Amino acid sequence: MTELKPRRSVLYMPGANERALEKAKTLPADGVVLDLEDAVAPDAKDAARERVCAAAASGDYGRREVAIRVNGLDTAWHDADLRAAAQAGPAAVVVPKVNSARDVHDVEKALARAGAPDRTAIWAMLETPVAVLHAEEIAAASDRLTVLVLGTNDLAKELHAESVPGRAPLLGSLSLCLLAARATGKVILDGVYNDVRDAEGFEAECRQGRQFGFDGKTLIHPSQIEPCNRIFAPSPEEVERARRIIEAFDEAEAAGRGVVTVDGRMVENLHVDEARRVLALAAALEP
Ligand SMILES: CC(C)(COP(=O)(O)OP(=O)(O)OC[C@H]1O[C@@H](n2cnc3c(N)ncnc32)[C@H](O)[C@@H]1OP(=O)(O)O)[C@@H](O)C(=O)NCCC(=O)NCCSC(=O)C[C@H](O)C(=O)O
Ligand SMILES: [Mg+2]
Repeated sequence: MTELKPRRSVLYMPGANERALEKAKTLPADGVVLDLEDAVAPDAKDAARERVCAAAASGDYGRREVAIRVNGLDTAWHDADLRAAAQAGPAAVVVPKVNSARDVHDVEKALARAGAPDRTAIWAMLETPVAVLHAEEIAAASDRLTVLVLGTNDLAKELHAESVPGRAPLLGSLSLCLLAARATGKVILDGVYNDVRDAEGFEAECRQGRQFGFDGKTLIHPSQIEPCNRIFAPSPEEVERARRIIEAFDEAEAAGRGVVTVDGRMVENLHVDEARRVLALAAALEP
């Protein structure tokens, strides 16, 4: 069975917020993104960089995957952020507003120059119209790039799109990014839900993201972690059905048949692959 790294819930926190960095050590998120970009005011960038890199290097986040979001390639802080992140050696450097394969190559070279350990991956944020239109080229640019992250706030802003339940104005972009991720074998995370008090709207958006095929969702508040983990994990019923699909197909194959029905539905090899993926994810989520 393939080993899968769970990335159901990935929580951002402002790098300047010491309390949030500390609290994240106890939260049940699969991953955390210590942010140096939009959530940090220009005057606080240098202090936040120091704090975030110390936190990432501390080893205090247990099983949670720790990533650092650096400032964009065209900003005055980008180079210093990348150098410091390379030394801290987080699981990933999250690069906002990536627009081309060349951007990815530039980050890759800068990380190598700064002596980043091999374990530090690149996560590219897709959050501009240009990025969406070049999503496949970006995703395929480097083996070091392992995860695509949607930046739906920036994308909506650039598109002049309204924020509406169901996200109709963004669906085309979400689909293109998913196609790029699946075509290149990368993980893909959905964007954030801004209304931290709207639990119902948040759950609906998580379900929509899961139905689309996202591996998980980026979050902004601790209250969003539990529902997100639940919705992006296989349910006990899905695990049970996956087991039955594999069993039924094994029996059918042994009897020389390549197709069978489970609960009245046709099951072929491709459904077995999906059942195996469900079991691998469930296994990865076991404590
Ligand atoms: C959204 C918030 C500003 C809300 O803050 P606040 O009202 O202070 O929250 P609470 O009082 O409800 O907080 C309760 C406790 O939880 C801790 N907390 C809150 N948020 C976080 C967090 N993100 N990580 C860890 N801990 C958190 C508080 O410290 C309280 O703890 P305690 O004192 O023990 O009770 C705030 O939630 C926030 O800042 N969220 C993150 C914002 C952020 O990082 N934004 C940037 C990333 S999103 C983005 O950029 C999207 C993308 O680029 C795009 O384009 O879409
Ligand atoms: Mg953004």
